Amino acid sequence: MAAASMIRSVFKKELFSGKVAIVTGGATGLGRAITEELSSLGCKVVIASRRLENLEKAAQEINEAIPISLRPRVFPYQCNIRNEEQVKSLMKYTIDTHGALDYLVNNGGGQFASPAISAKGWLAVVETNLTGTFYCCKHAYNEWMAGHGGAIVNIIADMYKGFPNMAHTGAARAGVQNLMMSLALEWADCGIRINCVSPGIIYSETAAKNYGGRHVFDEGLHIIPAKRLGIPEEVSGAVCFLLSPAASYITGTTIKVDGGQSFYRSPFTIPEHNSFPPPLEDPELNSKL
Ligand SMILES: CCCCCCCCCCC/C=C/C(=O)SCCNC(=O)CCNC(=O)[C@H](O)C(C)(C)COP(=O)(O)OP(=O)(O)OC[C@H]1O[C@@H](n2cnc3c(N)ncnc32)[C@H](O)[C@@H]1OP(=O)(O)O
Ligand SMILES: NC(=O)C1=CN([C@@H]2O[C@H](COP(=O)(O)OP(=O)(O)OC[C@H]3O[C@@H](n4cnc5c(N)ncnc54)[C@H](OP(=O)(O)O)[C@@H]3O)[C@@H](O)[C@H]2O)C=CC1
Repeated sequence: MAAASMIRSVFKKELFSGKVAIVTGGATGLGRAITEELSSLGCKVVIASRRLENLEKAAQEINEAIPISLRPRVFPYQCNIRNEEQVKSLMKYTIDTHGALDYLVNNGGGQFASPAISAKGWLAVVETNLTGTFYCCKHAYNEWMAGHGGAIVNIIADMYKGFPNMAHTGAARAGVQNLMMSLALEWADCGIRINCVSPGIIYSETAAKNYGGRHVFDEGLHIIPAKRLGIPEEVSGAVCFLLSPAASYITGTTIKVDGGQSFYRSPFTIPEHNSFPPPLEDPELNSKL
């Protein structure tokens, strides 16, 4: 990861000066890049996830790269987004300590690859990605945004052609996208904008480790029109845009940051088979096809 002083952002230096954000999963991968860019643009960022040690280390590293007079800008807070009480405490801490909650980035989450998953695995993934996002939106709204407005960005995934081998996360992310559209309408009268960013295959050490190494990500290259993997900073730019005044008329939408992957080929191959039922009108048709 780049030091904050080296962060290359297309946005003006003090774009988010005086603003306060929460980024879940902000210590690693995409969340870290988002935290680095937001903080480099003047935002105070509370980073929240389960592993406090990771959070503290990331906050220290990012803060060290910020001029001393402007430190600290990044604050660690331990929170499992599957636990509603912990999410409520995260919102209260942020508002009590920093006086506002302008932005929420629901980035924390993940899944594992598995064709036939256990009910426990299904629940773990749905609770993390869908219910966790719901808790964060709900308590950001209740504790601050209902009365002051704000902007929310949810990180989802490329599930537009289904998500075979990761059906749990496909269902959860589609749920987040639909939740986002409902909330965009329900909360418009409070001045809250809510959108999604949908990454394709984005390489980071932590993400790749979760799947057994970089080679697993590289196996996806043939389904990406851009013919390369994405990097976390390419997702961060889209998030910063959606949070910024440049997106003041944008709500209820999804920006895909995927090199064209979502409307190209599926990575999933259907085995050769003859198992489909014949057409109703002509039971003989299958043999003619
Ligand atoms: C041919 C082309 C191929 C291209 C392929 C490209 C591949 C790239 C894919 C790109 C798209 C998406 C990328 C990303 O999202 S990268 C982000 C990766 N980071 C993470 O996922 C981190 C967060 N993940 C987690 O924390 C976990 O996965 C989880 C969400 C499940 C939460 O885990 P938690 O610790 O809370 O849960 P438990 O350990 O208690 O597990 C509960 C049950 O879940 C089942 N489980 C969990 N892990 C696995 C696994 N690795 N394999 C199978 N089953 C799993 C299991 O039932 C657990 O219960 P038990 O432990 O009792 O069995
Ligand atoms: N990289 C990619 O190609 C893609 C990533 N995504 C999504 O983007 C997001 C970031 O992923 P990425 O940066 O790549 O991978 P990482 O594994 O680096 O990030 C996942 C982050 O989520 C946090 N997290 C996981 N579960 C919880 C929880 N229950 N409560 C709070 N925080 C949690 C983790 O922290 P901790 O373990 O400390 O809790 C970690 O910081 C995820 O939602 C991921 O699924 C979507 C599409 C593609």
